[in-house]
Amino acid sequence: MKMSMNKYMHPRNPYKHPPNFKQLAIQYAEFRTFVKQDISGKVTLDFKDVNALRSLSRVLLLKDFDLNVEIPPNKLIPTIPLRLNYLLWIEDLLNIQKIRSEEVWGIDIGTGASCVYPLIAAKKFKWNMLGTEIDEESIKCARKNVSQNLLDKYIEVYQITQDTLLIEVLNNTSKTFKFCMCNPPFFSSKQELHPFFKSRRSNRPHPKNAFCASVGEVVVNGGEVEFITKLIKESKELKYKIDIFTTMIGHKSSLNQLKALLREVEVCSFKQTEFCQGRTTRWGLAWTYLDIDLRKIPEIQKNSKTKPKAPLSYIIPNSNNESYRTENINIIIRKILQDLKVEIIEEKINKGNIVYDIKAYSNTWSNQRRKKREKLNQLQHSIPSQINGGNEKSDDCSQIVEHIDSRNSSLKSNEDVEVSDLSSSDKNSDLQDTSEKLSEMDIASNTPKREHEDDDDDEEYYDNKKFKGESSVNNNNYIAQFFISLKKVNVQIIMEIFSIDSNTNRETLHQILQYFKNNIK
Ligand SMILES: C[S@@+](CC[C@H](N)C(=O)[O-])C[C@H]1O[C@@H](n2cnc3c(N)ncnc32)[C@H](O)[C@@H]1O
Repeated sequence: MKMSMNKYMHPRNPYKHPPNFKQLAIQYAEFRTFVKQDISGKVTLDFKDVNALRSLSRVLLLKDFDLNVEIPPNKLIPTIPLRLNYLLWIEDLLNIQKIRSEEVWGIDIGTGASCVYPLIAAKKFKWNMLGTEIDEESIKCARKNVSQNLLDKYIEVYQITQDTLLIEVLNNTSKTFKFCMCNPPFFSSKQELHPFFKSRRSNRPHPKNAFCASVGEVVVNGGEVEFITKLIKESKELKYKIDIFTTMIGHKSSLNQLKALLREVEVCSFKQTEFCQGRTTRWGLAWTYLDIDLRKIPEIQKNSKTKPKAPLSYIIPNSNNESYRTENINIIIRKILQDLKVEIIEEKINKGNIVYDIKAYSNTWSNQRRKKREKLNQLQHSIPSQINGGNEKSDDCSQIVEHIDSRNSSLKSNEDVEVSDLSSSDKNSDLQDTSEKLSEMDIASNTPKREHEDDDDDEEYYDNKKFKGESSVNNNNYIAQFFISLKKVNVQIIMEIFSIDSNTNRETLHQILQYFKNNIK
């Protein structure tokens, strides 16, 4: 079997090109014992064999990072490509702040026996790391791994004795940290680890990899939601002691709950991402209380290999033959663009076709109904005093109240849809295979790509929020860049909206198009 990699890995992840097992077997005797060669010469590894998986992780660390790492039996076997996805994302977080690596101190919460994140972080990125751990056996092994790789100058391992994730360690150090990271225990009970746990989707393939962790490492009371909730709550207390807090998340269903908590504790900005390897997907969540706009972190999956998507198109309805002309529709489009407060970078007219190159700096298109309702509510409250001043306002007032009522009823049904959508997506993600998540070594390819459905909700959090040095129009802080074209095809005028910018997601384009549909009259 081949180790599966895929194109959704971090663009700088060296394991986008799968390791060559034959070469590894030639180079490392300890790995050779686990591979088989068929008559065609093809070399394969048995992913159900824990010892084979352990050996693979060890030799990848040796070959690619010059790290000699002991991974004790019955302890989590770290999958190196997935670990790199997370570390490279942290590097992206640091890059947006232009921090030099020698200035970096990071914390790895629950570093495990292998101490894998600090070891790679120190060796590859030259960061200083503080690994924390509660398990005594793991601490011993982690310390041994640090010293046998001569990395004591870069890495400290701290034994957590109290029921905290960060507070204890920060109370005992004068250091300041650029980030913290965490691969938390994902599960709330031992039963969840069973491959036939009831949440397993019936058509999901059987796990192809061996189980390679101890229960204590991956199970915690309340599962990852409780663990990360604690981390978020502690972060609220610690605030500026760590520039950027991050965690990995194992179940997609945990994301919304945790993001809701981030909003509640009023972080300055936050960002989610996906870490993919084969069929295994994890999520990353980062947040900060500092004046840093984490939305600027480049999307991991949207690399240059992503094919541009077809434009979204809309046939402008012809309600009045007389004025159904591109020039007239263009006037309406321009007016709508003005209302949206976007920047028109360029407007080109070519053979009667019009193309706009546009940048948007805030989300002015979504939740129009809510925004209108709020405006109308404000109006409604100011109206009685106006009525006192003159009878002519009373008619307007009754119209406004009617308007609010009808808006309210349509809004309610819309919100219901959103709620049920959310719960169904949660259901889907709950149906993930637990054992596979643990093994993390995957052999299938082509993880179906999902769009970042949740990002647009996140945008709302930033309504009217300004970051340091940011004016209302700042070329680097746009949230969407797209083109709108208007063309006549036979008797129809067609509006198209498309983007070639990797940070502009498809859902945003859908929302903008919907805004046009609602406003082209
Ligand atoms: C899923 S393992 C991750 C190990 C390693 N970081 C990796 O990615 O391979 C979670 C680790 O967190 C540790 N842990 C649990 N609660 C902790 C706490 N309060 N503070 C520090 N470590 C903790 C567990 O002992 C376990 O080693």
